[in-house]
Amino acid sequence: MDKNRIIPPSELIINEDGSIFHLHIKPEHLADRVFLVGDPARVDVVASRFDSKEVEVSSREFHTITGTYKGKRITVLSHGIGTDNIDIVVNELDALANIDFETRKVKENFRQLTMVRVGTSGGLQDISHIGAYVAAEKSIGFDGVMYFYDQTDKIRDKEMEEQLIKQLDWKLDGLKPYVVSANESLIEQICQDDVIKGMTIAANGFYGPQGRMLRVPLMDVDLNKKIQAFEYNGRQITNFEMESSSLAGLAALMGHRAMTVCCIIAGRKALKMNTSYKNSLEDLIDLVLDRI
Ligand SMILES: O=P(O)(O)O[C@H]1O[C@H](CO)[C@@H](O)[C@H]1O
Ligand SMILES: O=c1cc[nH]c(=O)[nH]1
Repeated sequence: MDKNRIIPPSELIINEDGSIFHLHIKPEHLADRVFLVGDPARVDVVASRFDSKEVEVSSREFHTITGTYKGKRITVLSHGIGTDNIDIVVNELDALANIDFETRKVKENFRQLTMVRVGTSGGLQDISHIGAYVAAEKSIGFDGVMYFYDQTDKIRDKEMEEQLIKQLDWKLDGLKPYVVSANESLIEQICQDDVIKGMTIAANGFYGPQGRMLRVPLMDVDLNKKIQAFEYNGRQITNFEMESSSLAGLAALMGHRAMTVCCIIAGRKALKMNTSYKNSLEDLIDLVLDRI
């Protein structure tokens, strides 16, 4: 990337008040530690643990609060649902940290962010039962975001991708799963015996793409069975959610540390659902706040 390139206003979009286009926050509002959640209301739950708050901004599904927790400066923000939103959030966070908004050039010194997404998820195995906490050590992207970026070869696990195509007897046209990893040191920092290190599918939808059938029949009705039977290096696919792949992938390309950890609320094997997951999720929030 040419460090002297002046990024045009149609690409690096700065609002009149000096904030970034979608998130509506300014460079000085961003902490090095970023706590990501899907639901805008969850931002208040996380920030209710803060000792102090310095800024709060709401724009569309992106709700941001920066404050301190036990002396650590943390930005908590909601990304909404889906890997396409993650493309917006991670690019805008990186721009806030690493592009000079005056000159529109990439800054000389790289600033690394640590991003942990805390979400909800559907479990696919007995081990990833309702109430379990599962980190996406590996993310299998059923989305297409990473294909638009160069040099993904460096961060993808091509061997596992081949195994997925083979073992899942992949039948879907125009979509090929990709595999990326969360930041290794961050996984070690956040996961103790209370968090399973899993292999997570980031699906590009909640219903059909996660094998849920309401009224419209599915293209491959056996896909979830094959996903549950998949094995790679003695490990199984643990859970479904909807953002971890592009979060891990984009962060890795940019040099940031990122990972996703989820509380299992749907038991896809036991055919059960927990809609009262508030306490379980709040315990996970506390665990991550202490370890981030
Ligand atoms: O609870 P959150 O963080 O939103 O995470 C999960 O829940 C949403 C779907 O209900 C998707 O965003 C999925 O990834
Ligand atoms: O089954 C589930 C539950 C939460 N989030 C998902 O993406 N899937």
